[in-house]
Amino acid sequence: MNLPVDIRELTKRYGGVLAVDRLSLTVRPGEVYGFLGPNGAGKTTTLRVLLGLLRPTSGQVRLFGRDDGDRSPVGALIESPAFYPYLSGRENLRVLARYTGTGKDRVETVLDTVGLRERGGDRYAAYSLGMKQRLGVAAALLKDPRLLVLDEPTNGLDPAGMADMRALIRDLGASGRTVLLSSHLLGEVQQICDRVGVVSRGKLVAENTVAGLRGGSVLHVVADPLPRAAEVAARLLGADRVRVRGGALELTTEPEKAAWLNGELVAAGLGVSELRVTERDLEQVFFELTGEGGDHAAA
Ligand SMILES: Nc1ncnc2c1ncn2[C@@H]1O[C@H](COP(=O)(O)OP(=O)(O)OP(=O)(O)O)[C@@H](O)[C@H]1O
Repeated sequence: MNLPVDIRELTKRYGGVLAVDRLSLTVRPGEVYGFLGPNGAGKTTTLRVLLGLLRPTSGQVRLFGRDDGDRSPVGALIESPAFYPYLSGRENLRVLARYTGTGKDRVETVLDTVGLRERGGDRYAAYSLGMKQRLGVAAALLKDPRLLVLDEPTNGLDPAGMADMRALIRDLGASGRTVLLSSHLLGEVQQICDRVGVVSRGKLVAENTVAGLRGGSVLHVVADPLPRAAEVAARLLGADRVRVRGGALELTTEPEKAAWLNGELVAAGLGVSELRVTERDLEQVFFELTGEGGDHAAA
């Protein structure tokens, strides 16, 4: 299988700054892949290397099985694209189409895809930020790329603009195109991505489906005395599965073990006043992986 993206052991230094540290990730055909991490984690640097805009310090990038630097199957929106403010959206795309040798008919197709056909004749300067971003996606789609790379596509958008962009990305994914998008917004990627790679301080710290990342359920236990209950739980489950948070124990384990655990805690002389199964909060997973809180804005 020729993977759209296969990054191996990528390292990028800017002088003394290690921006990307032996990062490996793969994007599979037809999936929407979320490249998630806090600001400064190394996402843009990785995408710039992938697009051939930056030279890596070491490591390898293969696109569709090739490492010869051919970026023809790739369309990207990586920085605010430079459009002419006094031209309409349609005219801007026509300029780009001419410049890239793309047929004029593609302009109408991509305007349609991003939902700007009606407003295609309006001046770019009059567009909302969300429309400007969508025009950027339209520009990236002109060449009908097999892989679309979007760097923080919802950055700065209001909630309605974010929702439009999410719907657009979902549609693009559903139509069979492979999409790689970066974001620091956890809520955003969990809504639209098939798989997620989490990057922290230049390293990929997890790569999984959203459900896999969340990793099942958590048993929430209130028992007295709590430190003793934590000891007993650690003996039963292993210390790495026990956390004390907000006056309760959070135990990473299967829901079926609830009754057994209750029995063991009571048998150890503890007073158990609450025991319930909760879904693991992805926010918390992100925090554990990166040491930083995600942003709730898009959740
Ligand atoms: N041209 C540069 N020169 C020096 N350091 C840089 C340069 N570009 C990025 N960095 C540093 O590299 C690290 C990774 O930056 P990068 O922009 O790739 O992160 P990011 O995850 O995309 O974050 P953001 O979303 O804030 O852009 C940061 O510490 C940043 O300060």
